[in-house]
Amino acid sequence: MDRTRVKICGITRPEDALAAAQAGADAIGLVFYPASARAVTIPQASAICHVLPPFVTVVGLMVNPEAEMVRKHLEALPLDLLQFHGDESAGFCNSFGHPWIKAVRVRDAGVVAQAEEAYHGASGILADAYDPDQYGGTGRTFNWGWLPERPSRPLILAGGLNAGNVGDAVRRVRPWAVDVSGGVEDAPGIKNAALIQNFIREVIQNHETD
Ligand SMILES: O=C(O)c1ccccc1NCC(=O)[C@H](O)[C@H](O)COP(=O)(O)O
Repeated sequence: MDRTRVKICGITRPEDALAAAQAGADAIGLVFYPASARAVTIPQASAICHVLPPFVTVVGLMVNPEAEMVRKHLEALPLDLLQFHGDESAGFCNSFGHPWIKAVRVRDAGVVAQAEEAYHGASGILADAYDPDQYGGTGRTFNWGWLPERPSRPLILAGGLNAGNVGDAVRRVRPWAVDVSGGVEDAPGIKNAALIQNFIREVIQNHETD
């Protein structure tokens, strides 16, 4: 059966990873961007991965990293997927021989289509809100009308989603997956299990009523 996948991003604590898995999340995101309030170290990430049950995808998120940093994290951690959330080139993203997705900040109608062209090796394109001062985790939505009606590869919708608007997002955009961080938190990096459950319930209900 077709369904909308869910990624809970910015996990910083093992108990939140477990809560996400128990609520039915398909993926968790670990932020390896030191400037983020949700950044985790390799030992913290390792502790999170250790408690995670099987069949939950672990996504390692980086922003304009040095190649050495990417290699170090791939060696140390069981990362299923890399998420490049900065201004990385396609050549750089492809150079690790590891599956990856590319995040883009959507400021007009052409951005996702251009990224689909430019980032050929990407497993998917994550569409996030544009903010000139922040690469992600803005807590803000953007104009979903700027997204292509028929994306050429899996589209992951992010940016300001929460239990109150994700149902609408699923019905209108019909993305491959939705990604949330601030909308399921009590404070940056501190997830709330009830909010995660509400979010995932809304995704399921709204997909099923299609
Ligand atoms: O979450 C962060 O702090 C962050 C910082 C820099 C780059 C990306 C970051 N998060 C990326 C994500 O995948 C978030 O889930 C996505 O930006 C949506 O965040 P939110 O609007 O808070 O749901």
